Amino acid sequence: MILRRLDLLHLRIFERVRLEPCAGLNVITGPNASGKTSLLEGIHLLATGRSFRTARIGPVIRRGASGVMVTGRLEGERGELVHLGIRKGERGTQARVQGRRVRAQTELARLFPVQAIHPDSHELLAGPPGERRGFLDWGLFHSEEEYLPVLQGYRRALQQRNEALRLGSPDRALSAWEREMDRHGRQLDAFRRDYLLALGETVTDLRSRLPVEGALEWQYRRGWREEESLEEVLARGREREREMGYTLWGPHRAEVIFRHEGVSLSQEASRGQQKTAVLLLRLAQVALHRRRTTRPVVVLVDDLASELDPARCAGALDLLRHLGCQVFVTAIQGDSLEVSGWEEIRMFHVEHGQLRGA
Ligand SMILES: Nc1ncnc2c1ncn2[C@@H]1O[C@H](COP(=O)(O)OP(=O)(O)OP(=O)(O)O)[C@@H](O)[C@H]1O
Repeated sequence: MILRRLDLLHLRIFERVRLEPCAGLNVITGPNASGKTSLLEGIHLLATGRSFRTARIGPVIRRGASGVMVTGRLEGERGELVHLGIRKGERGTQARVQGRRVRAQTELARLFPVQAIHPDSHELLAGPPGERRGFLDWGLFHSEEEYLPVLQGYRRALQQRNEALRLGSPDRALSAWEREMDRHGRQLDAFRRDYLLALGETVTDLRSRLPVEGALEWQYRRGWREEESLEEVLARGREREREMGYTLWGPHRAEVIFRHEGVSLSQEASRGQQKTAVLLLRLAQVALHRRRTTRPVVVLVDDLASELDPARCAGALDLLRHLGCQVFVTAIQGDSLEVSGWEEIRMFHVEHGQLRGA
């Protein structure tokens, strides 16, 4: 799907703004604090129901307004148009596709796969393990129909077991949930292993296009001991977990340890090394998504030139062009970007929350 029109209402500095992007490269320029990132934030909100800058919606809502609204028009491969929208405010979230109420985080996201690369992207490596699980979830949610129901089934059983632990329920009450967790947990583990294997091959392919030196490796930990079934681990842990009131082992505790040239990327690497590795991983996800589904991803890159040196910037844009992505990049000045080769380019300039085609 290509984003053909975006309308923002009461989003940060913007009172009301309309963007009509092209299917190729869209460059958003403007001085500091003019609203460039906020435009990307609007696209992300429409695609995922969330901002990539903050977990709370409060700061995203324009001061003095009671809510933020983003609507968009997507165009599919055969020219079909899909209207979608999201409103978030004091009365919660309402999302719509073709006028019908939907669940924002699943149905909007399913239609509109978006990847964002921004100044906090290094959190994928430096942040808590949930960031890495979210990374796997993104790739699997968008490429495997069966992944979400399995993940939801696992989460439901985990929640029920945690509740039973807190209530001090007897073994027989716990064991029913443990069997469920084991069944879904094995499937999640298999999906994640398979995804990481495919991602590894994609990273290898991309290295010829992106100038990234040194080997990027990772080690996957599934969240419970390799040599035991989850059911066994859970049964053995009951006594201790009743005291703690929650479940200590399972795929909700999975972790991926990334290393560059043997150096831990979460603990020892420089910010620059982290950013380069994240770029490679995110672009590999986009390329793998393209390979698995043949559908392109919309890619948002905030402040590309400050994230990367010119050779990597050019390599990243070239790769995105090659993958057929619709791309939105922000920059203080457009001439800092190497944009040759794109069939379609549209420039926008934003100043004090006012947008114009440049
Ligand atoms: N809730 C809000 N209500 C009104 N204005 C807001 C709100 N939140 C942020 N702003 C304003 O929006 C602007 C932030 O814009 P944004 O971060 O999108 O700028 P930018 O062009 O990406 O800047 P930079 O180049 O410095 O990263 C700032 O002027 C800020 O004061």
